[in-house]
Amino acid sequence: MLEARELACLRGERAVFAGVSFRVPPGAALLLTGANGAGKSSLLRLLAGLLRPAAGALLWEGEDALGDRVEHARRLRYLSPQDALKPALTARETLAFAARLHGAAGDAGAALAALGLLPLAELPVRLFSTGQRRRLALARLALAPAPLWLLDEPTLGLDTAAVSRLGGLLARHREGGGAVVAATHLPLPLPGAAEFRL
Ligand SMILES: Nc1ncnc2c1ncn2[C@@H]1O[C@H](COP(=O)(O)OP(=O)(O)OP(=O)(O)O)[C@@H](O)[C@H]1O
Repeated sequence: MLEARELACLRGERAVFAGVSFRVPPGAALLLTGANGAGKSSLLRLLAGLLRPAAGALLWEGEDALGDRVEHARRLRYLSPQDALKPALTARETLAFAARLHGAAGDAGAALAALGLLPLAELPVRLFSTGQRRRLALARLALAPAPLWLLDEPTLGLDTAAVSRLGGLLARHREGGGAVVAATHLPLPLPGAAEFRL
């Protein structure tokens, strides 16, 4: 269970938001919506432990989540708006690298298949289209389980088939008790998700 209590965020000494409170139980999904610049990406970075809250608390299972950042990082996967991919690596090498980073064996083939990328497995990422890059960034989610997924605009650039594959991945994650917080301007395949408007 993730709980935000009265979170506030400053960026460049400017208050972006304050008084943000919500709970995300296991298996649940929360959509962060709001105008450009409202602070959706900033809130996700804060939930990921990459940005310090100016006020408030972030709790995991009732305990301070940010006291031990390494432990917090272990329990989550963060998909940033930049895909954070190395151009020289192939898709398969990218996933093998990510699996080692998560300290898990991870099945690169299954993760590639989950996003329909098996035909591109041996291709270097520098040759990927925008949507293919996004699919590969998302395939990392399928490598090893983590209870909390933080997704910044996960469907940006995806075609309808890839959105549907992502829907399957999200559903399996939630069925296993995983939670999702996603920032978006687009409809996401997250049935029953709650919405928090910034
Ligand atoms: N590194 C930074 N330094 C200073 N201000 C920043 C920084 N990053 C973001 N901001 C500011 O923080 C505010 C919130 O930005 P953020 O990217 O969180 O918004 P967003 O809701 O995700 O927007 P969008 O819908 O356009 O993606 C904006 O006013 C932005 O200019």
